[in-house]
Amino acid sequence: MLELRIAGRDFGQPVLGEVFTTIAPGDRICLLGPSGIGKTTLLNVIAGLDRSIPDDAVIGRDRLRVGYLFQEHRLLPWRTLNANLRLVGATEQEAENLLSQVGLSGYGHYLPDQLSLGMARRAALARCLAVKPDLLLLDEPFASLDPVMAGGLKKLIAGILDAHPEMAMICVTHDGGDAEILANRLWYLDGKPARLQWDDAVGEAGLIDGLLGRLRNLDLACPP
Ligand SMILES: Nc1ncnc2c1ncn2[C@@H]1O[C@H](COP(=O)(O)OP(=O)(O)OP(=O)(O)O)[C@@H](O)[C@H]1O
Repeated sequence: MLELRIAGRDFGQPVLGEVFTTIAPGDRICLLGPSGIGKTTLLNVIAGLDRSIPDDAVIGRDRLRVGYLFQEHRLLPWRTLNANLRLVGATEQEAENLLSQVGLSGYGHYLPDQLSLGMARRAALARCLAVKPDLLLLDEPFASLDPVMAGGLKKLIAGILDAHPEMAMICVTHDGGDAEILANRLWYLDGKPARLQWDDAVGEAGLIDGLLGRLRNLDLACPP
């Protein structure tokens, strides 16, 4: 579905090193790594937002629809939620259905700034889904949410993935425990410049514990 042949990315100093891997339909990847290592940079490259990276570094993207949930909601603040969704191609009915799917039934006429952080993030998720993505990119979707909100959003995303088995996902997180709920594959980005130190499948019970144990040993932000 997607082949990454990224030679690197620097911002005056090297940030990303070589990243060579593939992503298949149904891959659910949690991307972990220390703060500031280059996780968002990698997502931006994969999404095609980094124009300094040649197009042939991400082979297959031109055939894919990509939904990107940024750390900020990036909804147009002067448009209602319905209008934000219609802007990316949803019909009136689809916009209503999507809002209902993310628990925002009846909020279509609200402006983004009238929503709480958690609601705005769910509205942004609805906009991602409106493009019927083959690949969903989530950049720290649970950051700054209280545990109840974060748990609800995790359940919601897990349900969306279940309903779309062909959809691939890459979710940046600092919480290795998220992988237990959402992922079948773990990427661990580290080094200067940063490379994928691990690119492991998370298929069997027990393997995830082993990986999380290794992460804990590396003193990362993982649950105790
Ligand atoms: N547009 C830019 N200009 C200059 N430096 C940048 C730019 N974007 C990112 N960087 C630098 O690249 C490095 C990686 O940033 P990035 O946001 O990708 O890290 P991250 O792993 O996502 O961090 P966090 O976990 O804290 O969100 C950082 O040192 C950052 O300062």
